[in-house]
Amino acid sequence: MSLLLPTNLLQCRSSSLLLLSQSPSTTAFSAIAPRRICLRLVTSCVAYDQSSAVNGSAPKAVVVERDQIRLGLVSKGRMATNSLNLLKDCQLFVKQVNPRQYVAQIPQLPNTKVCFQRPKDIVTKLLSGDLDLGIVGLDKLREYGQENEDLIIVHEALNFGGYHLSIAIPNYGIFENIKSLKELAQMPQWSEERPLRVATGFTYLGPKFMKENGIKHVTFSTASGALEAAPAMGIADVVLDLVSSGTTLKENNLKEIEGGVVLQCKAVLVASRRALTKRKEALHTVQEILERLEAHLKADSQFTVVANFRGSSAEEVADRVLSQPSLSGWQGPTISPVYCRRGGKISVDYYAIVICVPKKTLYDSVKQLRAVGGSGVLVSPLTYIFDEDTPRWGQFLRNLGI
Ligand SMILES: Nc1ncnc2c1ncn2[C@@H]1O[C@H](COP(=O)(O)OP(=O)(O)OP(=O)(O)O)[C@@H](O)[C@H]1O
Ligand SMILES: O=P(O)(O)OC[C@H]1O[C@H](OP(=O)(O)OP(=O)(O)O)[C@H](O)[C@@H]1O
Ligand SMILES: [Mg+2]
Repeated sequence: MSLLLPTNLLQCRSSSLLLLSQSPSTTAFSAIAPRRICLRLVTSCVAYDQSSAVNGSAPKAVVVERDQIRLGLVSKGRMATNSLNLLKDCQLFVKQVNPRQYVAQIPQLPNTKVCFQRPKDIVTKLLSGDLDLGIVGLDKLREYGQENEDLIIVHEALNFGGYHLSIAIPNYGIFENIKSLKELAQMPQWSEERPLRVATGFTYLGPKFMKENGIKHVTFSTASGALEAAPAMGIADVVLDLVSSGTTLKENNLKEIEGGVVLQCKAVLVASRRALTKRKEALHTVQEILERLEAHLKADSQFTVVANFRGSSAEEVADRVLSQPSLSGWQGPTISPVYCRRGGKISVDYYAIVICVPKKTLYDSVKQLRAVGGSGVLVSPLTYIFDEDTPRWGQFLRNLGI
């Protein structure tokens, strides 16, 4: 016997009942629907945009006449918080007084309006021309944007959202010794009559991946959350969902398998190609956002290091510093004389060097500084690095065909 509870209400476990936590809508649905529901999904379904949802036609990007550029941000959850924090770190402050306020301004970008939307709707609204720019997970972009060429990635590695879309199988029963996608596909259990049943919210990427991997006997069922319960409920054999820390899989006795990763994901900044080629202001806005992002993200992975060196000249100190592999810095070192008065005379006994070092190699750098005579090492955070140009901008213009 199974009792379904909303995930947010699950507080206890019973030894005689198998408690399965589901989202409220799924719970209600399961109570009235037949026990096992399987959808056979086709790989050729069109993008979910507003027009195609209504009349089944292919998605169209329409450039609507309006003055402001629209940036879509996720309205709730970790993606929402992370996007706002990232913009704040780039000195772009979204003026949202209440999380229920769905339209907001960024005073630093007066021609830009922020529209808070669900991740899926950011993608579909970029396609329909209702948004010009957006920050979403790569998973949602690929799932709902599919191969649509109107969507163009401006920055593919924002500093949050490291997770992946992956197949997970039970670590018990007939799957106990299965370790790879190949072994899963070759299991004798799957046939036309009894296909492998996959629970997933990714009804485009899932079937596409299975087809690309030659897995023929497969069907897909979907739910709005807590998919990892499906194998224990007998609704599906395996799941295809996002994995971050792996806790959800572990707690539901599921495991990942070799060759089962569909997509490595990060948060991305995405734009509508059509909006950018038709609206000059949109292109300027993208350039400004990208420059701010690059300056922040580049600086975020480095420290500024200052150290004193006794030496006979700036060149002699530079020679010692540059002999060490971790001390070449991003550019530099910058070396300045440290003046002092000795017996009424101004002299230079020390030189101060300034370098930028990757956070990851900080301790190696400190050891190398000491090895060549560095002392009084000061380490401080770096806030922005505005380079001569932004390589991503050049790449982006080339992708746009400009
Ligand atoms: N560490 C992470 N693990 C999983 N998803 C992440 C992570 N970081 C960012 N995400 C993003 O968050 C999205 C999930 O957000 P959320 O659960 O709010 O969306 P949803 O449930 O699909 O949307 P809706 O609220 O419309 O049902 C993922 O699709 C992914 O893009
Ligand atoms: O590997 P983990 O760190 O455990 O994270 C992965 C889980 O996070 C997401 O679910 P979410 O929290 O968005 O809940 P939902 O699936 O019910 O929407 C995702 O769908 C996985 O279930
Ligand atoms: Mg979710």
